[in-house]
Amino acid sequence: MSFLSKSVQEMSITGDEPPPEYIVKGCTFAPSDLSSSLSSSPFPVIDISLFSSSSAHSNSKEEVDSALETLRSALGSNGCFQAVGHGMSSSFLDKVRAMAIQFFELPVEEKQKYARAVNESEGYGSDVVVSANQVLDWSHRLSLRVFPEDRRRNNLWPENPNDFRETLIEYSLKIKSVMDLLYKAMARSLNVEENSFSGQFGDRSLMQARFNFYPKCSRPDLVLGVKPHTDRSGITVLLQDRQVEGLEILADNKWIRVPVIPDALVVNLGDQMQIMSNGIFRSPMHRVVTSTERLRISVALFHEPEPEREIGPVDSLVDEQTPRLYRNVKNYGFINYECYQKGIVALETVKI
Ligand SMILES: O=C(O)CCC(=O)C(=O)O
Ligand SMILES: [Fe+2]
Repeated sequence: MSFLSKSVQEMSITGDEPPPEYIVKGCTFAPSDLSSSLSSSPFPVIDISLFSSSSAHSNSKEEVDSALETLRSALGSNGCFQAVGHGMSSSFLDKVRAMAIQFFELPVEEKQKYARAVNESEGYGSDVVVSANQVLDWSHRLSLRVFPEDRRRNNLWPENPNDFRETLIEYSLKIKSVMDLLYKAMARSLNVEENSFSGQFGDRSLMQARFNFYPKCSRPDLVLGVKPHTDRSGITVLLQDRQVEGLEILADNKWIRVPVIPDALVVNLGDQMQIMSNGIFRSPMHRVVTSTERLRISVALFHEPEPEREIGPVDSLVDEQTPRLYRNVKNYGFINYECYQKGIVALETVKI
């Protein structure tokens, strides 16, 4: 690999042609066609307030059952839906987005104070370079562990913007309660014990925040903001840019754009919930495309079980007709990371 002398952000400003390291060459587990299909969005919008016990009296059983059925069918097909009724105001979501933009717009020297060390996943930086023939993502990221609290790397948390810390913690706590509600609803939608999924995460489950910044790109036909991947998480909640689309999900072997709904949260199922649901719920393959016109930001929160805990398919989802698909695993995050670097689909390696 040649020495990467310019950052993605710098190349974006000068309008450089992307260097060969960024040119997508195709991948073994997903179509490499860079154009997306225009099919109408197969990702439903679900009012998740219907799942909360405090609203149980005001909603009819039919409404709740129909929302549970939409949830089950969305997660059982493309593994993605857009959540409204989450209780966060439009202005609060904009504050989270603004915080991301303010950070990425800081001078390089300031952002470098939070630089990700080689071989580490937390901090500010570009794609992790692990091999010479790797295709690089057209993005910059800031990754931070938010929970457990005693695992925060405080020296990597930006001091500027000055409300960064309190806003990220407030946002993460709210998203954590959304996730807890969703794990219960997912269990109800499959008629299994309500804590079948949430009970597997443990008291010290991990919450990782990733702020993604995709500068404008002169050749969206040649590069990707993020290469095709599935998330290693249990679930991922993604706050998309208020205006600029870019996230695409592989559905029926076609790349489908996830539309921007400014106040909705995109919920993506991750590999570990595919394992726990014994393959009933699907962890979608997804990627991010770039744009010549507009930069894009997104904020992803990934929730995953305590690494030392063993997770596995919920017992009551296994029977003679539906045999167990996955073995029990610990530290799946690590397995997923290693496989991704080798171009292997991690879930395949934990199949029975
Ligand atoms: O930016 C996005 O829309 C998605 C990013 C993503 O897939 C990720 O960070 O895992
Ligand atoms: Fe992702």
